[in-house]
Amino acid sequence: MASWVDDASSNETAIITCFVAVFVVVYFAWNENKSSKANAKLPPGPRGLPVVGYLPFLGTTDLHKTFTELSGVYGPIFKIWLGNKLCAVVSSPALVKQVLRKLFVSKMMSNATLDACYALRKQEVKNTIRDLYNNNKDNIGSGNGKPIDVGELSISTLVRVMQNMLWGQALETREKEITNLGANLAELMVLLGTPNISDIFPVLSWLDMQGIERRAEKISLWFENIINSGVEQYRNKFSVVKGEEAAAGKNIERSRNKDFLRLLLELQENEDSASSISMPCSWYVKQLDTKSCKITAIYLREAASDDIIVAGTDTTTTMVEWTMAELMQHPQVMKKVQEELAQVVGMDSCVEEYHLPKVKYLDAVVKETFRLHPALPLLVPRTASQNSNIGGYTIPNDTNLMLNVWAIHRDPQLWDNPLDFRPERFLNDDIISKFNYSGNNFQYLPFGSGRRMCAGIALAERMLMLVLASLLHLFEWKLPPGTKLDLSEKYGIVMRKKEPLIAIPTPRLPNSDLYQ
Ligand code: HEM
Repeated sequence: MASWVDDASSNETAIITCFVAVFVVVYFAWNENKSSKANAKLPPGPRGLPVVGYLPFLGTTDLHKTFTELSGVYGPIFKIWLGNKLCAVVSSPALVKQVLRKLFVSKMMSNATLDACYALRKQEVKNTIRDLYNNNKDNIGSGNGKPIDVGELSISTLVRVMQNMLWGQALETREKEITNLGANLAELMVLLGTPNISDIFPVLSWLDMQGIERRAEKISLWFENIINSGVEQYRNKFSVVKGEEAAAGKNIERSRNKDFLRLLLELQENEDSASSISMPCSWYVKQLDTKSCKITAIYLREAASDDIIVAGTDTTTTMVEWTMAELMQHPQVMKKVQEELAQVVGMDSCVEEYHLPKVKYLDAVVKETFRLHPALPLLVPRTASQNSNIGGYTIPNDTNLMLNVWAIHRDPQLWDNPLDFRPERFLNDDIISKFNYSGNNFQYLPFGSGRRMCAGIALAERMLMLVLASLLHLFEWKLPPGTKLDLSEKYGIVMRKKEPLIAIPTPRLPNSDLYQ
């Protein structure tokens, strides 16, 4: 009997010892995981229990309310441990914007996504080529083609490309708004480039003396309005189209004409699958859904908001215009570009995106144009978030910082003959790896650098190269008789050519079918 009691108590002790041992191992493993993350500066948040973290305190319902209470204590971004999974909860529009911007870059600018909407880009470039050809076809051979404004041509192409890619099918029935889009964008750019007295004297900002904020607000509301109704239309259309495609047995994944909104809706649908948005993002998404925010509308506002369209079209247009102008100023370079295109694409084909990685000389021409004419000469102004010391001087908190990339790109200590247009400087293999668009080399920053760097580089590169290669492969370009090229600049957030580039295109390829 005694031995049975002894056995039982020693069994009990063994079980307790085992349990404690397992607990200690798990606790230390959990702590290890936590402390490796703790080295990074994590957001603040409530303490949880070992192993289970904050899970026991969350309850099963009204998670959004618990989170709202926690954000009252810990601020607009806080962390909680759910088991050993670290989660961050974001509840301020500015931070949500940051998260979604990251999502925009990682998901919408991925090669797979950009491949999926190639057909939409290609279609719009084809339409431009057709219009250009048809406008000039009566003059072919006469040497008296019609002059066109290269900037206007590229902005109308790029606005359509961007719209089509972002939310084209949502706006199919809204022709009038689409026509107004170009005019509203142009006005917005003028407003953004106008020096604003309110920025210089914030105390006067409530007066909005120049009316800039009122006008900008009106245009933003207009954008928001079409976008919101577009989303609703689209949601309905999306389910119908999907149903039809499924009935017709189409492989939806392979379709190459999906606009971004469609891809976003699919992403949202697949949220729980392997291909879904990574944990932190789907977490925010779930929170937003719980709060009955329309996540698609938020996504869309982010992905297709006026700032993305403005950021994407005006910059790319400006670069098409500058590159064409430099090429017309340097006919030998233009000739080499066209020879390269003839070799890579062939005189009986149109340019396709898969040709672009092979046109190295055109790539060097574009890089050299970026160097001499960076689209945003002062990048996006930064504000110092704390007192700092830069170059031995004190820069007080809240100072506006302007980074003069234009000057760096023309600095004679950094570049040989910096004012010469010499694409060859970007052809050397060492140089190619040294100067890319990643923002890691502070000598060359056409897309900026750091947290605020361009969110659309991957798309920008594809669109710019496709438009330029198509215009240059399909047409010869010359100035109207008696005119001179002027390369002076007009300062603005985006720095355009002062005088529009007016040029005459003449079809270059023998097969007229390629222009239709
Ligand atoms: C040739 C075309 C383009 C050029 C040269 C360009 C250049 C730039 C530059 C210099 C900045 C500021 C970066 C900084 O201050 O560090 C910027 C910001 C931005 N770009 Fe682009 N960009 C182009 C096309 C695009 C496209 C196609 C999109 C979107 C589809 C886009 C979206 C943005 C956005 C959203 C920002 C603001 C990022 C932020 O403030 O967080 N850009 N771009």
